Amino acid sequence: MVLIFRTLFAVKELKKPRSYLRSKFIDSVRLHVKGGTGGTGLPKFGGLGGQGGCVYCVGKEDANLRNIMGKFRGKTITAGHGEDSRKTKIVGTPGADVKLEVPLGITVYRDDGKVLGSIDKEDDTVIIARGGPGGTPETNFLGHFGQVHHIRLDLKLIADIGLVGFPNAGKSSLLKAISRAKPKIANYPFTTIKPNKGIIFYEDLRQISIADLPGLIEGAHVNVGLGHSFLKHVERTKLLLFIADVQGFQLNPKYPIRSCLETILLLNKELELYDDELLQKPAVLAVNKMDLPGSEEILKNIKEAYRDVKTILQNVPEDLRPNKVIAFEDIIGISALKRGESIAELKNILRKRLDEYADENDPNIVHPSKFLQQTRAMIRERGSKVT
Ligand SMILES: Nc1nc2c(ncn2[C@@H]2O[C@H](COP(=O)(O)OP(=O)(O)OP(=O)(O)O)[C@@H](O)[C@H]2O)c(=O)[nH]1
Repeated sequence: MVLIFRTLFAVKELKKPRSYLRSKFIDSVRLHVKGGTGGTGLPKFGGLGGQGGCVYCVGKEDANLRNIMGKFRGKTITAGHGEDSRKTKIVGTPGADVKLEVPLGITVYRDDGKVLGSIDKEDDTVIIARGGPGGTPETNFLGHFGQVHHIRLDLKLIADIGLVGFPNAGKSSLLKAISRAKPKIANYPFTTIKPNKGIIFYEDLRQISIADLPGLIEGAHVNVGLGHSFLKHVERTKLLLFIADVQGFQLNPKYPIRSCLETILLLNKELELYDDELLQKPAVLAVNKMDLPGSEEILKNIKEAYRDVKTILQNVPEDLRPNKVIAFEDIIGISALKRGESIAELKNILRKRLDEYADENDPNIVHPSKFLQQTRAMIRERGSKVT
């Protein structure tokens, strides 16, 4: 009893880390699904019961796991039951199927670990609970129950970290500096047209995968440039590493020159316009080309600006303004070309942030805020006497 009160009051004192305040990016959802029961046959007329409906997943580019979770959490998804055979309808109508629209890149697991299938393309289908057969002479005209499963939908990640930045920001150079990948590097935009993947190796043999995603530009959300082909990969990484050229960016002379801060806000806006759920992922900002003159001052100003997000929004033109400014976990200056200390520091930061992400998503770790809620609920339910 004393212990509970101590815990309750002690936990209240704890300051929540910022990451607990951010609603989490969801890459796994557990569901309870049930196929429909088959209808009963009619022995007198040899009538057949209708087959129970199935629950199945179908791939849709614009679906997301957050919606599925919001709709079905704590519920059983049940397909329709097959119709019984009647004198006026000898063959019962099959039960209605339930279709679950899931994002691309999903693997469906059963609770015993069996893989039921994966969804990689639009309209790929996986049956997750089959309906029971209707009653026939072989089954004594009795309909069968449908399958009942707990299933897990896991979003396959293409890499732990997704590297996002405008063309020429130095994504390929950073990938080369940080991992053993050998991407093509050139001083013109769109050298990279498909994701390059690398592995970051640590001394204690830990490995983290990182994907360099092709040059995002203004308008990518409406399919300008490489558009969706790039953005859809962003969804399948745990952490976003933003990279911006300290000197800013200009796509070509017809486009305005964007300062470094403006390019960061534009990247922010592009992701938001495509899918604002992406802004909920942990994000780190690397300001590149710090070997160039005047960089320290620019970096200092960017860090300053991110200390007061409201001021950023007031001071930038409306067309660059995102609704929600990404709260970067870290902002670090690097030189992908000169490498050195900054790359080692970035490697450590990335590892730390991914470890935090893993802890947050580990169901076996009860966070202080959750523990408090659970204990309160327990006391409400059982009274303060703990047996
Ligand atoms: N001075 C300096 N130049 C750099 C640095 N990192 C990259 N660069 C140069 O910037 C140019 C673009 O580098 P990339 O690594 O190809 O850039 P990217 O973002 O992969 O470009 P895309 O393939 O167009 O998306 C190259 O000329 C690099 O040598 C840096 O830290 N300092």
